[in-house]
Amino acid sequence: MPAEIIDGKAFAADLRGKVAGHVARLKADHGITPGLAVVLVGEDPASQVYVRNKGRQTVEAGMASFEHKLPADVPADELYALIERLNADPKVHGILCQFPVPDHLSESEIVARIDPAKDVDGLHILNIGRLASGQDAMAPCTPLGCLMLLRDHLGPLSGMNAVVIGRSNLVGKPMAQLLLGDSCTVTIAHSRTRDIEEVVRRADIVVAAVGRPEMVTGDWIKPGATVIDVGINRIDAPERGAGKTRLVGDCQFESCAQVAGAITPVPGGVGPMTIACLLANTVTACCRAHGLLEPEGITA
Ligand SMILES: Nc1nc(=O)c2c([nH]1)NC[C@@H]1CN(c3ccc(C(=O)N[C@@H](CCC(=O)O)C(=O)O)cc3)C=[N+]21
Repeated sequence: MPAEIIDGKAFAADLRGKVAGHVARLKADHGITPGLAVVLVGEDPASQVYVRNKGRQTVEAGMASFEHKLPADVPADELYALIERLNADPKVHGILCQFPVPDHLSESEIVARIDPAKDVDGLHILNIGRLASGQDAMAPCTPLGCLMLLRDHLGPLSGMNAVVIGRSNLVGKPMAQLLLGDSCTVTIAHSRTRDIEEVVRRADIVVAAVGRPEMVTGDWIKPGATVIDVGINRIDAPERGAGKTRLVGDCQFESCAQVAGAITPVPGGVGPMTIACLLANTVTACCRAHGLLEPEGITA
């Protein structure tokens, strides 16, 4: 039996609709418009596309979008001064600095300067610590999106064996914390894990976030397992014509879908959830900033 396809694109559209509903209520009842500031340093074409999509979806949800584009050689001090201004700006409830940044800048130094209350990426040390200790945190958008898809598909996750492949600060580690928070038995596998196929074969839930195209094949998957593919890898596709490329995940879709109970596609799986969760986190940050009750159904 081939796997059910988990439609992240549709789920994300639904989530954005809920976010828009909360935004409309914040405006009508309190005269507040949630605002998201996105900072882009340099002109990486992929980043430009993401930032444009974020801006468009922010506006479509009824929120204010503030885009700040800085030249690739901007001095660190100028970037930090901008972050200071955004931290102090009451119209800005969420701040995101698009990564990667040019080599002369440090991602951890940048994140450290963002007000943790406005850190909608959930990357500030304070939010990482809150997440790890089970307190109200801003959870990073991609793992949060994966958790929502898993809960929607499986119901309560308590007691399930979850294997996260990849140990990045952006996805692997916070994903493991969120799954632990839902009472899964969590294993983090990575490039040094021995017998990784055997480890993954024990999983009821597989989250692949390594950034290696089609690394996970169907023979790694326990029959009926739920597979969440976080990878977005652009590879050459000569079969589509000279110089053409296509997107693939960290899982080999065809073979995994033969064995899994359910699987997310790439594109159209986790990617759209990331942006929808960014909007959701911005509404959450806005409610917290104004001492309002946090909206139900859009947070972890
Ligand atoms: N500070 C920071 N926070 C981020 O969250 C962040 C970042 N930097 N840098 C880059 C990565 C990447 N990222 C994606 C968001 C949406 C899709 C997405 O919507 N993808 C679609 C379309 C993919 C396509 O066609 O290119 C899909 O998978 O269906 C992908 C990737 C957020 N990132």
